Amino acid sequence: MKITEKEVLQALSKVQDPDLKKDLVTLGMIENIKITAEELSLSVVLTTPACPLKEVIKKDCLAALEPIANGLNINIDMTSNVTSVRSKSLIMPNVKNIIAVASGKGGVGKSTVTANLAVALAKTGASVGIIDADIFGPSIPTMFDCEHEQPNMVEENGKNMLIPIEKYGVKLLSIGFLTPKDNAIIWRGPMASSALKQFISDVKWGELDYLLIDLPPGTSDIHLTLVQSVPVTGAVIVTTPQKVAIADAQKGLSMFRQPQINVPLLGVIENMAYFTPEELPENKYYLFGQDGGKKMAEKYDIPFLGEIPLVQSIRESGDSGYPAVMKDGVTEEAFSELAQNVARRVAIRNASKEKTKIVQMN
Ligand SMILES: Nc1ncnc2c1ncn2[C@@H]1O[C@H](COP(=O)(O)OP(=O)(O)OP(=O)(O)O)[C@@H](O)[C@H]1O
Repeated sequence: MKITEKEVLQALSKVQDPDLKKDLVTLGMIENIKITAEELSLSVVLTTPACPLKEVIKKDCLAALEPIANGLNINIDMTSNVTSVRSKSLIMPNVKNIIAVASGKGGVGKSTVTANLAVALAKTGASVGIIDADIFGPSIPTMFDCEHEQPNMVEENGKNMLIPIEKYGVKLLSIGFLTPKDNAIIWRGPMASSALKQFISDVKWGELDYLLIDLPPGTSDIHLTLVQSVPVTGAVIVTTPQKVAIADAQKGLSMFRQPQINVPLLGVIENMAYFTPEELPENKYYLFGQDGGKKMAEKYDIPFLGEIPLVQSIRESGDSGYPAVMKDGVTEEAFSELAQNVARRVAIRNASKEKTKIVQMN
């Protein structure tokens, strides 16, 4: 006897998304059910193309459908539609998730992590952008080998709009594009804040699943401008395991937790977790101490998103403008896993359905 769509949905209502802890039917993840004489086909729409549980969910669906399929071929198409809980807004209306990348101390590798995380997410098929708001050292143009480029402008509804530079599948705007090369500008708070506001409101970002904001180290006006200008989906904190870096990272973390700011913390990333020579990846040397970031995440009860080793080629790739994640090897694996964890945390955060908010300050 031919099976019905209702029976298919009934069977799939027993399959849970392990992260979101609800069944796929309740989550609205099942689409395009087609039943022919030979085949049962359907799509599972995941919350991110970077979903680390893709294979597990597919296997669970097959196991649930096989007993009712009456020998039909089962064809499951795993697709994705990145979730968002932004309210409809005139500011960056098609940007689904805004992720602040912050650190306490300078030089811990926040920009390196931002660049590689963005490329890793783009490699999964997500649409990704970066705003480099690090006024003290805007290094994104160097890391993407576009120091000499200038964003174009178009007029739209009588307003000049910037077009981001696109490199390695990532849309970019940097405060570095606004400063004359080899000519240091001392950014004053209000100047930097107004540049960031321009990047938020006067740019044709188009559709983006994830927009990463590379913030200056520490806490500053820029952080306040960001949370007051756009609803931030969540923040990630980059730190090295070293005691002094952790102490500063905790201050950064506390800022996002302040009741009047209240930006959800997606998690902690431990960069330079250990040194490893690329030819001997099993040798690990804990130059800056061990597990500092992991312990901090435990202490503050926030997710630990992953550790990135200190590898010579990460530094070289940053300097040559070709992010390390684009080459196979230990660093590619580490950054890809990190991207999956960040995307997963965004999906879990969005499933809580609490809307992102612009922060109002008195
Ligand atoms: N995992 C790593 N392995 C090797 N080198 C790294 C790693 N992470 C960062 N670096 C190098 O460390 C230096 C500082 O990194 P980066 O500029 O990303 O830090 P930052 O925290 O963004 O600094 P800033 O304080 O200027 O914002 C760079 O030369 C970079 O190439």
